Amino acid sequence: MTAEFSRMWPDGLEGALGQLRVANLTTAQCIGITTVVLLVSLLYRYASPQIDPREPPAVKPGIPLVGHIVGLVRHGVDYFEALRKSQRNPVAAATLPMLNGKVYVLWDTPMIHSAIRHKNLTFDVLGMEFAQRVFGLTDVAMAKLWGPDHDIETSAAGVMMQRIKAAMQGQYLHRMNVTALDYIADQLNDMDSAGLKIENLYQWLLYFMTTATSEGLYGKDNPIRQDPSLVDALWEFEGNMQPLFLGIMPKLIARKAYVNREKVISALIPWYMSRKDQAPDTAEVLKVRANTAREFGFPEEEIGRLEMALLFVATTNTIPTLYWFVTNVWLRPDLVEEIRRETLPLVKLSSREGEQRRLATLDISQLEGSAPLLVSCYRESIRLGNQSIGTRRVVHDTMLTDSAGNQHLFKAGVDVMWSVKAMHHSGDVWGQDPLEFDPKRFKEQDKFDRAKKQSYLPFGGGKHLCPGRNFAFAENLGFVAALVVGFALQGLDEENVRLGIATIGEAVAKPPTDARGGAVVIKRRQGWEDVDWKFTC
Ligand code: HEM
Repeated sequence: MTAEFSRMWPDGLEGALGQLRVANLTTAQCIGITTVVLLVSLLYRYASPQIDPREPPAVKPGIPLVGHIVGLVRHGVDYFEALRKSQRNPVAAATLPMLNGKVYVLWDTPMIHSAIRHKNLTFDVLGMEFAQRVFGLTDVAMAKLWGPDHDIETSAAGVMMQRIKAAMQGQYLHRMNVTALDYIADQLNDMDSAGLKIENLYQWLLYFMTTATSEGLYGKDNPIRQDPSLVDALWEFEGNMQPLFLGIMPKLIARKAYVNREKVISALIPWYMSRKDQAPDTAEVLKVRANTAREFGFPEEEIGRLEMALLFVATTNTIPTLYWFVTNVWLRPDLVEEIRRETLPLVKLSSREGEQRRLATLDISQLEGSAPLLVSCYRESIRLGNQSIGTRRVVHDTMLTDSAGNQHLFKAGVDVMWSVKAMHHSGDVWGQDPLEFDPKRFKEQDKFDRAKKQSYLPFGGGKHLCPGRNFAFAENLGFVAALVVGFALQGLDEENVRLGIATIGEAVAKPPTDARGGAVVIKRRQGWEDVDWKFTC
């Protein structure tokens, strides 16, 4: 008899049957119920994972075996924080039993930083699993990604990830920025005196910035620009992909995501097969990934499928972030004025020989140093909107130390998670109104203490620190700076803007469908009607 059973029925089987008989049940019913209870308690005991006393303490779920899974499904990215608050004494980390496995959750900020940087904790393996399930890579393709040694460091996937870092810096980053910003400038320059009537701000930003971002990746022969219905397909896939994480029967359980994914992939496959990635204006990161795949014998016809991942990571967070940035700024007319005063000196106006229109040149590389309020609004929008769950897989048993000096054992093969939302929204760190948008929060460096620095993790860290963050910065800041100086955005109402809750797997929250900015008009500002925009880096 199990300990759980003894606790529930201290007088043993006889006592249990006796109590059930009091409830006027037949002997057969009593035996049936008792058998079920016994089976559940046996399952609970033997299916529960073994936990070493050096591992973080176990937090058992209310519903045996599946309680934490139910909690994650119900509360999404808020579950870990709810669990932390439910603990009588604060703990640095916990082990969450799930079915016959377990997951570690970290709450101690310094220990989260150790986890992010530790060489034994990696994202690569999780990334591979994600790619196979979400983008539908075949077993042959996966075998090529893993390589014969099945060692992540020497695998095609590992080498690819090491190589892309350099491919998104310096001259390569510059080329991506220029190509994407050229597209943004062309669209702004096309605007006539009547302006642009937009029915739904979020939807418009999706189209506009997905095309700009894909232009930065694919260059002028951009498959997304050639078929704008692919933008819809990409975001329909993105918004419905969660069931694909299960990796079973994708056509059946994730029909919408599946159909739209295949639509995007069927445009990318011929693009890569005809080697359009080798054109001089495609992003270096795109070339490096495709060339590494070929070097490791990855099937040519699956490169387009693998590379949907790049399009996905480049857009999924950048564009919702831009929405929060735009709405946070334009809901505050005084702030728009203040940013305009700050940014105006960075725009050089010049006349062109033989041209009636003047040229407004904005050097993006100056924004970081010379537009601190604009940059602060961007970071503050990211702080509020970014609600990711950080994740690593432990590859070798590892000890990590929490801020109180206690050591915890993290066992190989188990996933470690932490809530970035909890850190970004913590009142202990950010003060009394952590959920308020404070435009100057990131400008006032003297108030920016160590706790705030440590608790701001929108781009992850360690060897997986987001390599696309500088590209996203250039696109988002360049667009907003030009909009502030040369254009007016009219009709934005706070009734139409509300922060959503990210689902598991999303880093940046999307606005709920009834709060996507509504209808707005973008017009050239008085005195700026005869201007063409140009971005330099
Ligand atoms: C505001 C926009 C963005 C946000 C908030 C964001 C956020 C993140 C986060 C949280 C991670 C995981 C880091 C970790 O676990 O330590 C990540 C990884 C990554 N991001 Fe971004 N990202 C953004 C834009 C981009 C763009 C524009 C690109 C590409 C053009 C990109 C490419 C990647 C890649 C390739 C990785 C995987 C890195 C690795 O595992 O080594 N991201 N990003």
